[in-house]
Amino acid sequence: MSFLTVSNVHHTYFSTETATEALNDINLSISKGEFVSFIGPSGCGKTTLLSIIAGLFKPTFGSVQIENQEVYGNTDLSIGYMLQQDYLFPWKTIEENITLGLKLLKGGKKGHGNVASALLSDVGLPPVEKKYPTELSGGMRQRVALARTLAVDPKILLLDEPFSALDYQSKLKLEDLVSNKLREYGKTAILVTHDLGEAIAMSDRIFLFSARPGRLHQTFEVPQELRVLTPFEARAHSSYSSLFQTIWKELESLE
Ligand SMILES: Nc1ncnc2c1ncn2[C@@H]1O[C@H](COP(=O)(O)OP(=O)(O)OP(=O)(O)O)[C@@H](O)[C@H]1O
Repeated sequence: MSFLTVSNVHHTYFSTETATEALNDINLSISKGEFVSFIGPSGCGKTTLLSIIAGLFKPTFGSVQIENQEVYGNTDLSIGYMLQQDYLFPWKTIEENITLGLKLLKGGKKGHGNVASALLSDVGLPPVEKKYPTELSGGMRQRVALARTLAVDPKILLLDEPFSALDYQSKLKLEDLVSNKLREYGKTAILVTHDLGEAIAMSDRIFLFSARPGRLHQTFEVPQELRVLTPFEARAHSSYSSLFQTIWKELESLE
């Protein structure tokens, strides 16, 4: 059964002088617990589609539903978003940053501090809850951003290039952590990335979009033998290189 359904989505950005058609008739569905990636040439509308799925704005035409509920204008759906930048509030402690969403949702009850400590250890961080974001490295801050996202128990996680600003080693570690946590929590996730290797290593399925206006060009299933591995292990598997070559050829033909 479909958990998330994107139906006939078109989107055009209008300004006083121009109309930019970003998306053309996108139809796709994602099952509960699935991890999928959106890839495609630069400017093909990946972030636009992710923003529409997040309910940040209404598409020019079409709809997005999660568990049969329209996403746009729905305040009951909790959707987690992780971006390239962590957007932690620099004037708040790590604990306050992690529990902010929780307080907004559930009120200022006591005990949120315990949630923050548990989540910090869950994402592999030492007890840094009383520190401020500027005292942490980029990799640690992205772990805090993950903890903050998981704290509100979102129905779906939308990941817009969350590893692209990190050094290579931190990126590989974070990929493993995010993949592991999302499996453990049984979360559905969509990753937008320019890194084809990352998409293959982390996903169950990959949606390849054509150049602007983005259309769904092809969908690739990641073979089961890769899905049972961590992203780091998957990169060393022979099926990884053959899928990489197949998708790369398609991607090149679209540029
Ligand atoms: N607010 C906006 N107003 C006008 N045009 C926009 C706006 N946001 C995006 N666009 C245009 O819509 C198209 C799709 O943009 P989008 O950022 O969704 O693509 P993308 O695939 O995520 O790009 P990239 O891979 O470079 O990050 C691009 O041509 C972009 O310039």
